Amino acid sequence: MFKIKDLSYRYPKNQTDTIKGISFEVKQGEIFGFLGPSGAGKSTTQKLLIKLLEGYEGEIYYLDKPLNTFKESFYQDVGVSFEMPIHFSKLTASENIEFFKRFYKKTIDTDKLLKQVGLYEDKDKKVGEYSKGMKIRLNFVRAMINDPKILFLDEPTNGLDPTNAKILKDLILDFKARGGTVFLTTHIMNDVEQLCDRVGFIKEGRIIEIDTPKNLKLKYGKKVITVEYKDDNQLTLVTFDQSTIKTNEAFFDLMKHKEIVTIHSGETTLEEIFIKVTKERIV
Ligand SMILES: Nc1ncnc2c1ncn2[C@@H]1O[C@H](COP(=O)(O)OP(=O)(O)OP(=O)(O)O)[C@@H](O)[C@H]1O
Repeated sequence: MFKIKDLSYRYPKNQTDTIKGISFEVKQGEIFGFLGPSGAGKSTTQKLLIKLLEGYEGEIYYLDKPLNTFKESFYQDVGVSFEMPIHFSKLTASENIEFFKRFYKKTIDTDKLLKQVGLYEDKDKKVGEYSKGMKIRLNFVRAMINDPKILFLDEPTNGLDPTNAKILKDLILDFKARGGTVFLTTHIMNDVEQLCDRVGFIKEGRIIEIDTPKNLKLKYGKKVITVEYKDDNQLTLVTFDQSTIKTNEAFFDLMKHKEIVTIHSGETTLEEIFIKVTKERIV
């Protein structure tokens, strides 16, 4: 859906490039997670892909045509939900939705979506009276009003309680099941585990890793056994590599001589992989 080749971008007032020659693809029908430390260039990349920033070097193709050949019609295909919800606070949710609907040729039945995100009963309330979580959910509805082909989501569940976060994640998965493509940035690795087909890691403007979460776990992960034990009334946590546990004297020593509180087996989490990948420079 998007092909990005050697993309570089420098903000006009800066001395150095923020995006330094990145190449990747967002495939049709996938949820692509774009991850990286704060300031790595995720939002900048997102803004380049939705034509909010111009004057880049390299190539961006949308549906196999250069992105800069698309005019306003491009936005008919795109849904955007950035982290900071932008609404007219003196208008009701319904009025906000009606206002934004005017920009699009095709729109969806927003009442159904408002019901799904639990805002239908409050649709005639002024958005200024909405809680943070309600505004975030309304932001998602707004991103969907034109029945987009691609959704750009920036931290979509940040600030939502677990129930509402799950509702939103299920709606994102429904969107994908209907053939939609999603470009998602988030710091919540649980969301990545539950949603993303592939993830790309960006650090200091360079892509340092792209793969499926499963392959990343195979590459960076190892099965571990974590033991929690009591020593002089203090709780201590140690982790052992599961593959060598049979011959690990330190493990047996612990079992024989310490008061064991818990033993858990598990695999490396995406959170640990994030820390590892973004700490080391791979290329
Ligand atoms: N308008 C701007 N003018 C100049 N520099 C900018 C501008 N916007 C962002 N930057 C710089 O570009 C770099 C990348 O910022 P960007 O917002 O893309 O990071 P990010 O990965 O999205 O971070 P976060 O996870 O904190 O949202 C940062 O060093 C930032 O200071």
